Amino acid sequence: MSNAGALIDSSYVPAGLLDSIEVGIAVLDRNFNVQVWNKFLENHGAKKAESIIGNSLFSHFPEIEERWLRTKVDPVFNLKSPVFIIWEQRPYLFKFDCNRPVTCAADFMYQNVTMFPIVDQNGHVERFCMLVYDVTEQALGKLGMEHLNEELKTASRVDGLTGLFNRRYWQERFDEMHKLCVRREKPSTALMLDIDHFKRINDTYGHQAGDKVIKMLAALIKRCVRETDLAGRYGGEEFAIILNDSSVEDAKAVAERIRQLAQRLIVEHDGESITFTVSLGLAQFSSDFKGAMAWLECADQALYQAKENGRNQYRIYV
Ligand SMILES: Nc1nc2c(ncn2[C@@H]2O[C@H](COP(=O)(O)OP(=O)(O)OP(=O)(O)O)[C@@H](O)[C@H]2O)c(=O)[nH]1
Repeated sequence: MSNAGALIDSSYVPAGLLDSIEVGIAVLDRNFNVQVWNKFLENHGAKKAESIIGNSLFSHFPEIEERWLRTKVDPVFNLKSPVFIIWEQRPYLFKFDCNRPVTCAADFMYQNVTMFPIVDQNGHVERFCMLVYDVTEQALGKLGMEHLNEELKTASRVDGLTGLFNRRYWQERFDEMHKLCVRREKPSTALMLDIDHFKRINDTYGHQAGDKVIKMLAALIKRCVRETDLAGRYGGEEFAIILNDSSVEDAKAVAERIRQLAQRLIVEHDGESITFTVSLGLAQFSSDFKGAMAWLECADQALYQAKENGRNQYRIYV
């Protein structure tokens, strides 16, 4: 632990320096009574130094949690070591407005705060100095970058037309789910779904109408599955869903609901009312399957049977 104490007295520091520097500088005693309060703090706190000096910091700034700050400052007195508060931990100590209200996107000033002991001639610490740095630009830059990264991550996982997971990400998640299924008691069921005679829809009404059908069907699927299920656009007009913790009996109800709702759905496009049907294949997880893809292929086989059998129905892999 470093003894980074300082032998300073505000009377040694030229007043011009304290007041022209773009950093908040305060000196406080053990009871958090303010002894020095520079112009930066005066301006941003919108309080005159005269009204603050001699008073408890907490009486002027109710946003500061007294117990927390006292505990935080303990090492300054007990170990004579500096203490830091960074904006990532706590965005601010003082709820000051943002410096540039017109151009600044933040509601308040992000701050880094350093507190270090002032060691007197006898080697005792009865006071400490607090430095408050405005790090709003730095914080907004970092937060903006994080937000952008988050958006890019989402965009790379999601299919643009439907908002469902794209095939690549769905496959990744499916592999993870498959591994969990191997170790779990509860069964899960894979469901493959394909729009019937979709080529005809495209040929009759055009590709844009086809896209609209895909989009509306995806929205319908989202409404029929749980948040814990894994729904993705697997191919052009093909969807793959893992119904988590659902036996094939439970999955039958979901498949039938999707089938019926799809049959009743009317997609309006360019004055035309488009109706369509879907076929579905179900396969409950079995430890006999050799890997995740083998499981999905079974659902796909059931889907093929549904198509063979006349479409607009679900079939179960047995
Ligand atoms: N509009 C649109 N069409 C797509 C998209 N992706 C694939 N398709 C079309 O979907 C059609 C799929 O046709 P097929 O695989 O022959 O199957 P189908 O006509 O649905 O017939 P069945 O599956 O046997 O009932 C093809 O014409 C593709 O061009 C897409 O994103 N948008």
